[in-house]
Amino acid sequence: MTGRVLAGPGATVRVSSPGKVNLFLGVGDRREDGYHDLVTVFHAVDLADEVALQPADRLSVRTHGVTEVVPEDGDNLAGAAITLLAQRLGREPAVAVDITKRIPVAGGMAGGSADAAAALVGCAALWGQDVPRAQLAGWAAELGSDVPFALSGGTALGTGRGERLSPVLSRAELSWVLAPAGGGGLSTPAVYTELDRLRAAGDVPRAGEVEPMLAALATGDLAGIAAEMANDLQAAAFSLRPELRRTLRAGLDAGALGGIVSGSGPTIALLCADPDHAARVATDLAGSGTVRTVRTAAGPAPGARVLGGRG
Ligand SMILES: C[C@](O)(CO)[C@H](O)COP(=O)(O)OP(=O)(O)OC[C@H]1O[C@@H](n2ccc(N)nc2=O)[C@H](O)[C@@H]1O
Ligand SMILES: Nc1ncnc2c1ncn2[C@@H]1O[C@H](COP(=O)(O)OP(=O)(O)OP(=O)(O)O)[C@@H](O)[C@H]1O
Repeated sequence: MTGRVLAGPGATVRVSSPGKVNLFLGVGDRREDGYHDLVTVFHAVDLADEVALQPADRLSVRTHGVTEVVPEDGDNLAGAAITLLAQRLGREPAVAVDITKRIPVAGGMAGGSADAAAALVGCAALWGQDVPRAQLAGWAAELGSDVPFALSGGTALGTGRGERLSPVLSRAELSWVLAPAGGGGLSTPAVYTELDRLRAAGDVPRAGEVEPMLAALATGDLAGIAAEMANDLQAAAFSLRPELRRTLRAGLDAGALGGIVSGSGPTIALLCADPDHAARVATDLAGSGTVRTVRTAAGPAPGARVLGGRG
């Protein structure tokens, strides 16, 4: 159940919600409904957005912290989440939302999904509603394939279009260097479409079985995790954004244990041995001239959760 928060007039509920890296992303063929069946290992990282919610006369959503244009109000995924929750609970979506964005926009790290999950959890708390987690996860899946995972966080196996989750036993603490590539974001549907095009045009290698990755996570075998990282969308992201190859190469040359395009890209995620190693790889990569910004992060991180700051 979500916690019951008795929010008085003017109260603010703050929620932290994580970005993700897909440690493994196997993509099936396009389905009749346009989606692709996935076998993916989601991994939440502590690069998180912070979403503040307050009672108001009407729904409004503002974002800050990024230079990219992000939709406002009901067109923002957080606004869509509040509209859906209000409908299901028979309430007015009268909430003012303020999002501090840290997760790169359209970067393949599910930033919009994180904000949607935060809005669900935060609004339920603001309205003092005990919504069972399973109910919230069902509504999350209506908002987007990545939203249920943003609710759960941690490390999880995703199937279906990514919305069906099962727990993964993981003993690994992972240190990351994340390099959101310059040149703007990539559209998720465009990357899936590019993969379909590449597959129709020729033989594109597919990610193998997920079991070796699950085994490496279970034992906390960092070298095994690095070796088993795979992403079927990577070829499509490279095709749309060829310079990503150089960034990935520069990260590996800087000493990362392994590297991968995160989800639909264009963020490059580089696995490192520990936080100190990540800091050294980040410094080297920043000096390589192949990226605009570099960040470090750690995982697994918890899913969307109320921070309790109110008043
Ligand atoms: C690339 C990933 O981030 C990997 O976790 C996700 O698959 C994307 O999830 P998302 O952004 O939540 O995607 P959705 O909002 O559900 O879908 C957006 C579009 O992405 C494509 N899409 C998404 C998920 C999926 N399993 N197959 C797809 O083909 C479809 O064109 C869909 O219309
Ligand atoms: N709260 C939000 N934060 C960021 N983008 C949003 C938000 N709401 C709507 N959007 C729109 O959704 C698009 C994709 O944003 P998002 O940052 O979620 O991409 P992504 O991380 O690549 O997604 P995914 O990894 O789930 O495919 C943006 O370009 C923007 O137009």
